[in-house]
Amino acid sequence: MKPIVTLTEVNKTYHGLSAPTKALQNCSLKIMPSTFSCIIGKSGCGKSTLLNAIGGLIPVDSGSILVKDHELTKLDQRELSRFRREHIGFIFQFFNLLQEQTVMENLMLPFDLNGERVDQAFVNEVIQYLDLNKLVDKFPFELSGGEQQRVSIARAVIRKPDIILADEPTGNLDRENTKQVMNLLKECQAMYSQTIIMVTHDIDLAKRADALIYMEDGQVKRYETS
Ligand SMILES: Nc1ncnc2c1ncn2[C@@H]1O[C@H](COP(=O)(O)OP(=O)(O)OP(=O)(O)O)[C@@H](O)[C@H]1O
Repeated sequence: MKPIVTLTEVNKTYHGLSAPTKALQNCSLKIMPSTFSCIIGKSGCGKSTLLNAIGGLIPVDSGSILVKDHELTKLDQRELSRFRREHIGFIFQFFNLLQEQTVMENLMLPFDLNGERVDQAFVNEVIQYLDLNKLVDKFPFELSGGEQQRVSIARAVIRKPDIILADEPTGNLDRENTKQVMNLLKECQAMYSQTIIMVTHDIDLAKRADALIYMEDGQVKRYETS
């Protein structure tokens, strides 16, 4: 079987206001389809940068990023946004919900943009699973941090993208909700063969994944499968 994600010698330096920061340094990685991988490592080691590079959200300086036969470094902005729409579901640390739209409108937005058919039964199942029934008519600013996070998780999974990229998706959640989210992601992997790539600081959660990606100084230092 071919990997769904292959990074080869990827470099990324941020040129901020102070000194440049090398966030990825000759970073190479392979991820197989339909697997659940967790990226772990110290704060600032490049985890979010790696995730954003795989999702085609940030340009890199050199190297190759092959995702589902798309060489992301060769795509222009329009092609990248199409690639993201068609293949990727993002769950961010900061929820990126549209504040002037209700929870249900936020959930339906990706379908509206793509003109896709809605699998209403699955949408209802996810709403049930994440305990969002009472929240669907509310606006994001009326919700707690944990509730907004659950909505953003629902929004990412209901389109059944090939790859779900999750950056600390349970960082704002209590133990019970964390368990629910992990179970849902695992169910998506099992039922819809989705590939899940998740950044977490929680080593106990990471141990539930199929593969552990240890990052240090912008590189994958160790890769373990369970
Ligand atoms: N937009 C940016 N401009 C300048 N420097 C940045 C930018 N984004 C990240 N960095 C720097 O790049 C390095 C890697 O950042 P990144 O967010 O990928 O780390 P991380 O491992 O996800 O950290 P954390 O666990 O704290 O979220 C850090 O030193 C960070 O300060």
